[in-house]
This record gives sequence, C-alpha cells and structure tokens, in this order.
Amino acid sequence: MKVGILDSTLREGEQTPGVVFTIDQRVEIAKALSDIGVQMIEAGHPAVSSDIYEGIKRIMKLKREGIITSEIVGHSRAVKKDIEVAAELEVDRIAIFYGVSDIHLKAKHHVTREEALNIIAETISYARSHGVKVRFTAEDGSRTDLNYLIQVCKTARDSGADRVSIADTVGILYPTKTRELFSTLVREVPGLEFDIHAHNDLGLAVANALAAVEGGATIIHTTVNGLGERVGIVPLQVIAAALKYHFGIEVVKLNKLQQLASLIEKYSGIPMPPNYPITGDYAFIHKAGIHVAGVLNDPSTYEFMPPETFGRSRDYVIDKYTGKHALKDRFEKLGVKLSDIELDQVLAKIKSNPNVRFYRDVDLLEIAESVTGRVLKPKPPENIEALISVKCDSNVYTTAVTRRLAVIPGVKEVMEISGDYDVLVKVEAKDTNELNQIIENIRAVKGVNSTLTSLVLKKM
Ligand SMILES: CC(=O)SCCNC(=O)CCNC(=O)[C@H](O)C(C)(C)COP(=O)(O)OP(=O)(O)OC[C@H]1O[C@@H](n2cnc3c(N)ncnc32)[C@H](O)[C@@H]1OP(=O)(O)O
Ligand SMILES: O=C(O)CCC(=O)C(=O)O
Ligand SMILES: [Mg+2]
Repeated sequence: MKVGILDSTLREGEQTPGVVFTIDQRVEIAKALSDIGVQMIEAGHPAVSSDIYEGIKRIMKLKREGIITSEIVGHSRAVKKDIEVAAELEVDRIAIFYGVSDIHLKAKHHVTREEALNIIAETISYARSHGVKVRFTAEDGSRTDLNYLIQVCKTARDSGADRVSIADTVGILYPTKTRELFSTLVREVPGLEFDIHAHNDLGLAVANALAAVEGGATIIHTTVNGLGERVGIVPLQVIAAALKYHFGIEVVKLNKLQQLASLIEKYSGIPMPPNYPITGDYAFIHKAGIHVAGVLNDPSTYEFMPPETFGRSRDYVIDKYTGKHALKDRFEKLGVKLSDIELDQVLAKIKSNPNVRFYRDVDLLEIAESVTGRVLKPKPPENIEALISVKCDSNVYTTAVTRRLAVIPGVKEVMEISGDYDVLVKVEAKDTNELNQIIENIRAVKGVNSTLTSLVLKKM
C-alpha cells in the first residue's frame, strides 16, 4: 500500500476562522512539516494576498537550498492570472480547483457541464505550458454525479494533470461510499493518482481518508490539529497514528507530532481540547481504578499504542474512581510506605469527598499523614524544575521572542510578565546538564538579552 501526506495547514488551515499566520510563521511551519517528513506541503494560494506570496517565495528559497525537501504546492483557481502568480514562484506543483457538482456549476460558476470541462482543460494545459506539475481538484467531488466526475478526471488527465484531488468539500461522505468511489475512479481513469481531501463536518474525515486509501488514494490531505474551514479536515496526528496502527505505515516521524501540534496551537491561537487524540493532554492519562490496575500490569490493556511512540508518556489521575492498586503505586512513587490498612483508610477518605476533581501529591500526603499520624517524607522529585526570567533586547517584539522560547524542548510554559524581566519560562530537565543545555538554548534565541534562573525547591 502506497500512501503519503499532503499537509495543508498553511492553506486550508489558515481558512479556519480567526487564524492568520505571519510570513515568518509560514516559513517555520513549512520547515517543521518538511522535517517531520510530509511528502507535500500546500503552502497557500499566492494570488490571495502578498504575505502568502512572500511566504511561498521564502519557502521556495529553502526548497532550492535543500533545507525543505517536501514537494511545494500552490493553490489556484481555474483562472489564468492565478496560475501565472503561482508559476512565477516556481512551485513544484500547481493545484487548480474547480467546483464540479451541479450545485457549484450553477450557483458559483454559472456554466454548463460541457463549459466546465473546457475551462478545466484550458487552465490545466495553461499551467502545464509553464513547465509545472499539476493536480486538479474536483471541488465538491463527493456531491458530483459519478459519470460526470469520471469525465472530469479524464479531462484533467488528458490535459496534463498527473493527480486529481477528490474533495469531500462539505464532509458528507462515509467510509463504505468513499472506498467505493475511489476504487471506481482508480478503475475507470487509469494513468492518474488520487488525493482525498476529507472535511470533518460529520466527524468522519479520518475514517473516510482510511477508506479512500483502501480504495486506491495515494495522498491524504491533512492539517495539523485538524484546522480548516468550519470544523476542518483530517488531523495529521490522528491519521498518522491510524495509518501506523492499521497498516503499519509510518507516513511521518510520529515522535515529533506533539511538538508540531503545540507549535500550530500557538501560532493558530486555536486551543487543543485536552481530550484530543494523540496530542491532547489526556491522550495517555488514565483514571478509573480498573484501568489503572490493568495498565500497571500491562499498559496495552488500555492503550492502543505506547505513548512513547508519539514522544509522550503515560500517567493517571487520582479521584473517587481510584482503586487500591493505583493508590499503592502512587505512594510508592512518592517514596512513602503505607500498610494495606492505611491505604484502605486513605482510599475511604478519597471516596468520601466525591467532588474533588484531582488529588495532587500534596493532598494525598496530607490525607496519609492524618490517617497514620506520622510525618511522611516524600523522596525529592527526580526532575529538576526551574523558572527562568528572561530580559529581551529593547528593540524586539516580546511576543516574537516568547514564541521562539515556547518551542524549545524542555520548556513547559512561557509567560510575558511585567517588572524587571519581560518573560518567565518554566522548564523541566532530568538533570543539571540538561538544564544547562536548555538555558543555553534560551540564551541563543534572537532577542534574548539576559536570563536569571531560579530552581524550584518545593511545590505545594
Ligand atoms: C473549498 C475551498 O476551500 S477552495 C479554496 C478557497 N480559497 C479561497 O477562497 C482563497 C481566498 N479567497 C480570496 O482571497 C478571494 O476570494 C479571491 C482573491 C480568490 C477572489 O476574490 P474576488 O475576485 O474578490 O471574488 P469573490 O471571492 O467575491 O468571488 C469569487 C469569484 O471567483 C470565482 N471562482 C470561485 N471559484 C473559482 C474557481 N475555482 N475557478 C475560477 N473562478 C472561481 C467565482 O465565480 C467568483 O467570480 P465572480 O467574481 O465572477 O462572481
Ligand atoms: O484543493 C483541494 O484538494 C481541496 C479544496 C478544498 O479545500 C475543498 O474542496 O474543501
Ligand atoms: Mg477544504
């Protein structure tokens, strides 16, 4: 099975309400996408605005220098002037889209089916005459009469497109129908490769993308965190995990997904819900006593894949759903030995306060001390935590520095603050060597003038 990713965070993703990426961010995102291994990056529709144009120009420079290796795709209407703008940027591929359902032909384009075929043929040939690869997008393809869609694909192929994207623009497909649609197109239109562009209006985008691959699609369109028009499209992190689990295919570096998701969360300003698959805070956190007891024996009881695959780690929370195995393990991790009777007593106290959402370690120690009447000394934490105050150069935009700091490995939180320093950075390291490295990385950030490090000694 052959399948790759086209990531459209920079085009479809920026169509999310409220999302705009700066030129610098566009370049940084493209680099991160290339580093993680996506096959194609849809870098924007350059005729839309000058910043998108400039962003693609800078991305293409990095492509020529070999710093970015993914194929760079520019989006374009079936309009010569849009094609010219994309062609002058020398993108690897122009993606020409045109609404081909009867609804789109009538309400948007005001053309007949026949006229649309002519426009598709003419614009694809025009783009090809600039020496660039062309993908044609059958926008609203999933609501298009199948025989006409086949004609559209044949027209695109015969005019020089080597790929056609079948867009489920309003997200109405379901898996069986998607698989059937793609296997029909693959059979009826040889000589073409197909992309699936699946919107998530019914929550089926990932399932439809998998079904499209079974039907013969070879590229899946994604955005990081599932950004896009309305409720967005296939999230890169989820489809990458699903392809690994179901087909054993690693389309991107899975252990880099978390970092990429955080970068896009920050730049897009769209928060990731904690219960988001793969990269949400709770994706590998267990709660119910039966689950935690199972996971302590063998994590695969309640995990479809180990969190380490995705550069993450597992944990569990304590509340009234907790059982004695979880509690015993938690106290052991704290370095506190309790008898079975004492553990039962602590558990009874926890259950008698059903509205507590999370018991922190300090809360548990307090309960244990009240139950046992002993002063309990937990072992010191293995990780070093530090707060680093950062002063910025006077002529820099603090938020730009903050953004750069936030993506440094080991940095857990970044806050802009008032007073003598501009930014407070919370970091975690496994030892002093690692802490020194993080401090060095912070000092190396453009715009950082000086730092002051305070080690966390005790937390309440
Ligand atoms: C499903 C998708 O997400 S497809 C991608 C959608 N992407 C975008 O819309 C990019 C952002 N858009 C824009 O910046 C602007 O809409 C522009 C620059 C593309 C066009 O702006 P304007 O010329 O002001 O037109 P406006 O957006 O109001 O209307 C769209 C026009 O494009 C035409 N059009 C729409 N899609 C296409 C297409 N695929 N090919 C050719 N023409 C098209 C419409 O028929 C309409 O033409 P009209 O002015 O003759 O009625
Ligand atoms: O170009 C594409 O593949 C898809 C266009 C689009 O965003 C859509 O139809 O939803
Ligand atoms: Mg779309």
